[in-house]
Amino acid sequence: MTYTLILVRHGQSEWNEKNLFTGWVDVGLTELGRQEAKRAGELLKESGLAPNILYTSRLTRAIETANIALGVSGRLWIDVKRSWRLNERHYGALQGKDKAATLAEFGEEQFMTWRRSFDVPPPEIDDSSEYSQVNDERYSDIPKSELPKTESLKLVIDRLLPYWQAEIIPDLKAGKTVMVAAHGNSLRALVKHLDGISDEAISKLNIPTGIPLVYELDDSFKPVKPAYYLDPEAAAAGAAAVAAQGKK
Ligand SMILES: O=C(O)[C@@H](CO)OP(=O)(O)O
Repeated sequence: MTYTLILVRHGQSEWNEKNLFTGWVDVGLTELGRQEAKRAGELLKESGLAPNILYTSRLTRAIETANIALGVSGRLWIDVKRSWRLNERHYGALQGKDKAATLAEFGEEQFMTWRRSFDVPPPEIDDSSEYSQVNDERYSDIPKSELPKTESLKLVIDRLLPYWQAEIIPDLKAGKTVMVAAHGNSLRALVKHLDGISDEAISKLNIPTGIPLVYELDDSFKPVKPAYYLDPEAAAAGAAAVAAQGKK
């Protein structure tokens, strides 16, 4: 018995386009982002993959991407579960900051440590920041002391894996084809776990926007073969563009 899991990073967001650190700030999709989501839906339809349940973060860009893609593939009706545990990595005090300006101010080593190191979180965001989520109603179920104010990839894994095990695996076990619409870094966290990628090697992995990544998993929920993008060429170009962010 194999289980099918489809991961999709949201299409280009308004802040991807502006080259700003985003994290938990709830920005919408650009027109290009909506087109990417539509293309994701077409790819799903062409592949014959038929998700039975959708998981999303609580961020609009992931929700909108999934809705567009499922609409195009004729499966907007499937059940949905949302969780903050699938949210983007909280980018702390960097949220709202320009990536190129941050690179220029702090230098390449610090910039890449904040973006891609495994366990070094950026400085915490202040509660008074306009980009803080401390008063955001959608997170009122998270105890105030546990609401992230910054996160490393390691901390994302710590909050995501319990959800993977308690919610997503049971749906896979029940034979459902699961689609997860989430974010660059929350998906890097899940891919690291699934593919057993080392803390060092994960720094080089980037997830492109809007291209479904398909896993076939065995009984221990590990891949039976390498995961594949439904459009591998576009995925390679998209991942390279993410890696180069801030440097243009
Ligand atoms: O800003 C962010 O939240 C993320 C994803 O867009 O950026 P990065 O790829 O730099 O981790």
